[in-house]
Amino acid sequence: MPIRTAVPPRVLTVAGSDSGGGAGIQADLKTMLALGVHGMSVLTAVTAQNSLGVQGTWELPVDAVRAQYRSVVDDIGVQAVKTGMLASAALVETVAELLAGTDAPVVVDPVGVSKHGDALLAAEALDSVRTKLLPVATVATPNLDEVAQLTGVQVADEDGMRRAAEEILAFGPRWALIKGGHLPGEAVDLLTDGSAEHWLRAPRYDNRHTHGTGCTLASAIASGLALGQDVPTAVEGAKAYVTGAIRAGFALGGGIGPVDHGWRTRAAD
Ligand SMILES: Nc1ncnc2c1ncn2[C@@H]1O[C@H](COP(=O)(O)OP(=O)(O)O)[C@@H](O)[C@H]1O
Ligand SMILES: Cc1ncc(COP(=O)(O)OP(=O)(O)O)c(N)n1
Repeated sequence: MPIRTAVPPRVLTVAGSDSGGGAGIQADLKTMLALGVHGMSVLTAVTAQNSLGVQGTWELPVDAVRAQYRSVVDDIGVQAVKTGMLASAALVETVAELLAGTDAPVVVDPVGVSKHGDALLAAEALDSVRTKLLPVATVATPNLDEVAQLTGVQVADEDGMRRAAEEILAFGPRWALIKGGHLPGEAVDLLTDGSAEHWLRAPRYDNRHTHGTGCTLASAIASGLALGQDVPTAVEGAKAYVTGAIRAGFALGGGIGPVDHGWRTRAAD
């Protein structure tokens, strides 16, 4: 076999570790592998986490985050970046400052709280997310709880998602993807840049094992962007990928199991 010379696009996740492997850095890197890009990581925090919740959180020092970022970007280079759990105002501001200097598209998942209700971002960091991080985002991907935290808008229907998108766009990202995963009925998301509106619809799978949906979707969008897709195309591909992963999510431990990042390569049962 000849030695390979072409290299895959490189995608960087700046996020926290989920020891259970369903969300965070672990979900991001699995998604990137599944979608054909080279995944790299800047770790912001370590969580002791499993299917039952988060048992502990430890933030990394800002210097450690800065050093990881410089190591990756200055030598290897990135075609897209995704951010996830940033834990504190100091980390949010450090990451925003680093990303202000990149030409690569940036997908910001403004992670606030885990599915079990564990805080993954300090309350006093919300303002830094609004004023420092969202302005450097190409795409921001809040779920409805994050919309409420960031804007005060309580979304109950598709009109509410429109209002939420306007409020999120006012903070400065080029695109807002409002995830309607927490509403009943079809799994509907709204992508908009303030002029074009793209509604993404998928069947809702009545599967309890949905740990990691948001991380997976945001990483899949970043992977599509790194592969050269435009934002609507990358989001459409990411929605198809996360929908399949949710459908195939499996039981692990005694609580909420992970989505299946390998669903496209695993033989059907
Ligand atoms: N049960 C489900 N079936 C199908 N799609 C879902 C389901 N739950 C969430 N989704 C989709 O998963 C993606 C992530 O959304 P969501 O779960 O709201 O994010 P988060 O993990 O940040 O809370 C969205 O595209 C949403 O529509
Ligand atoms: C370390 C870490 N980062 C992010 C999350 C939240 O992930 P998400 O994809 O939103 O999944 P759920 O927590 O909602 O299942 C996390 N739990 N841990």
